[in-house]
Amino acid sequence: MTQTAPQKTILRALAGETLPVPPAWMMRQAGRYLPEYKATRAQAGDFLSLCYNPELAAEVTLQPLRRFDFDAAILFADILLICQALGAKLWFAEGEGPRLSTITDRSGVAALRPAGDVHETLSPIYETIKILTRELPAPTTLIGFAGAPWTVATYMTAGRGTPDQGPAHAFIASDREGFAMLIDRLTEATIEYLSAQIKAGAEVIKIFDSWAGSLKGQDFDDFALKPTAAIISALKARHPQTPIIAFPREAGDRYIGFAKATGADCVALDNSVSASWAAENVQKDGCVQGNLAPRHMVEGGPELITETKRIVKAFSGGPHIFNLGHGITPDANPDNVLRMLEAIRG
Ligand SMILES: Cc1c2[nH]c(c1CCC(=O)O)Cc1[nH]c(c(CCC(=O)O)c1C)Cc1[nH]c(c(CCC(=O)O)c1C)Cc1[nH]c(c(C)c1CCC(=O)O)C2
Repeated sequence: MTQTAPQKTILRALAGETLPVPPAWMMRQAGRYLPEYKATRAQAGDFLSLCYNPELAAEVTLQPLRRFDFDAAILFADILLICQALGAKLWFAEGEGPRLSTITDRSGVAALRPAGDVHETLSPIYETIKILTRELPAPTTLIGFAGAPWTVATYMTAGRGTPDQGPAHAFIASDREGFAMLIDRLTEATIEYLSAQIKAGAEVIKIFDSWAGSLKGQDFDDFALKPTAAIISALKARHPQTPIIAFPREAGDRYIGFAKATGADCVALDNSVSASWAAENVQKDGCVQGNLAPRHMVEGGPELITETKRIVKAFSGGPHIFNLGHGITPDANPDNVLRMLEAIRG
């Protein structure tokens, strides 16, 4: 007798099913708010050594699942590894964040390695995924990811994180076509990278466009929407069964129609939009993910419960995956994660 196992909750939501209780996971669920993460990171030496060590990267991916009954695990890696794979220098200044060699004109773009070469650097990431496909609990969905070309380009052009993505905007203003060459190279490389993640065992893909909100009008179309659509259409051609979540953070009104325009199966929402607005304007096109403010994981209190329940209720009429509106911060209290899950499911 053959009996097919009931499909995993996240895959059901991504297929458009409205579930009585939304599946849940958290951005940055493996991270510095967990003492066991800090211990493993210390064992690895530094953050990048942790990302490129398949055994330890798999270990930190699994750590939050030992504490919390999340429906998904997200591969432990970083969106900036692809810059290194394309030949840029990357390091993390302790306590300050990422630093990179900078690209400010088209000669810098021309010096990058071909997109097809990225596997040479990124193969340990595929190894992490292979370990996780063996070690994850059966009901848990494994999410692979990459940065969207725009967000990755903002770091490559500035050499670091910036509040306003000024150097990327300056590149666009001085040589729009040259900047488009950088976006194209990143688009091709990201397709290769994500396709290899799926082949290794990633069941869902998420595309992080953390700085999409700083693009307006035609720039949003050209540098956020179109590259994401190109990545999704190439992945769908190669891996039609793999659902894709797009996260154009702080896109505001541009969340409307984003799923349709890009082919994404789900749009992840940051906490600057209200759940009731998003239910009406975004969820009408399909699954949404989000969008509790990460500060509740620090502050806790009765507001954590009321806000969690308000979001669950607002999205209860359609497919929804519960998540934070952005990553959990290092000062968060793990007890609040448990209280959030109870509020979602209780
Ligand atoms: C912009 C961005 C980056 N990385 C990422 C984004 C997009 C999402 C977002 O907007 O937050 C994505 C990312 N980074 C990390 C993951 C792993 C999976 C997860 O648990 O979500 C994912 C999905 C690990 C990480 N990436 C980083 C850490 C902290 C590193 C440490 O241990 O010190 C982790 C756990 C470092 C990182 N990596 C990056 C920055 C700016 C920083 C420094 C800021 C910070 O320290 O939080 C680039």
